[in-house]
Amino acid sequence: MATKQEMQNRIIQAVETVKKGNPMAGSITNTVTINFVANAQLAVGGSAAMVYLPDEAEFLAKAGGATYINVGTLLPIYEETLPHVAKILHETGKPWVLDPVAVGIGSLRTDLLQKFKAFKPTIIRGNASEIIALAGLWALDGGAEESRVRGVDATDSVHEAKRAAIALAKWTGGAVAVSGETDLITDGSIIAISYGGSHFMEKITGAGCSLGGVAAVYATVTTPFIAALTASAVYNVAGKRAELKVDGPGSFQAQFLDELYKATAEEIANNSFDLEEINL
Ligand SMILES: Nc1ncnc2c1ncn2[C@@H]1O[C@H](COP(=O)(O)OP(=O)(O)O)[C@@H](O)[C@H]1O
Ligand SMILES: Cc1ncsc1CCOP(=O)(O)O
Ligand SMILES: [Mg+2]
Repeated sequence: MATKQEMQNRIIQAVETVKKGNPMAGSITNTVTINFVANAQLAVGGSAAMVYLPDEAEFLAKAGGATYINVGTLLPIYEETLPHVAKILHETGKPWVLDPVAVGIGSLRTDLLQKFKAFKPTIIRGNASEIIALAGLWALDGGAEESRVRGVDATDSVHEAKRAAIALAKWTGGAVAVSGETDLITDGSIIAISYGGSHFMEKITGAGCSLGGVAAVYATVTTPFIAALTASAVYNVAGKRAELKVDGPGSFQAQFLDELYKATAEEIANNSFDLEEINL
């Protein structure tokens, strides 16, 4: 296992490479938080582009360093767009991040998320209930047959999603990031627990979606595990700092983007995290 110091060095390298290179990660994401996702990607130094149509998604998948797919608000065209682009990403070996928002609601969402199993998302990012439900849908260890997803919010703790996260990471060969009061990131052999953030992150919409978009930006320059860990760390740094300066969710959202922008590579690498080796 890499030492903590080695991981911190790789986080620094990833953050600096993104700030210098302005890499593009295209998104097919929900209509609720699409603007916030793009702003967060820009704040950390990436470049954003959002599309809906199959040919445009194919273009971005090929042109960008990574792609973000979020199933939050499905449109009929996604029945065509999403499997088409996920297949291309898988076949070309391009990194992609899946946010299985509200897994369990509706037949199209279930069908699309089922199809993604074969296309092995490089990073899966979701809250605890979504991670447990996706593992259940994919018939993997730690998954629940009956989804406890309630809309887009979690009803399970991050710790309860640990087995599901490990099983998903082992299946994809990539990384899984479970968000909550603390975040759990795993590649199936190591677990990192990342601390920080703010209770205000539960009071704005898009904290989770934009975290996925930012993970895609980092995935353009580093491994899935380091990309997911770096994204969680910058969110935890920015959330903690923004909370100190505001007194409500509206101003928190704006301050949070400022803190994402201001966080230095060293500050992100030094955000508190624990490491655990998985012995299964
Ligand atoms: N109570 C909390 N305290 C600190 N950080 C939080 C809290 N709730 C969520 N976060 C942070 O907000 C971001 C989004 O997580 P979460 O709210 O779990 O996702 P989602 O919006 O998909 O449900 C993550 O960076 C997570 O660490
Ligand atoms: C409220 C809502 N409804 C469908 S998608 C969406 C956004 C969810 O965003 P997040 O999971 O980041 O809070
Ligand atoms: Mg979410």
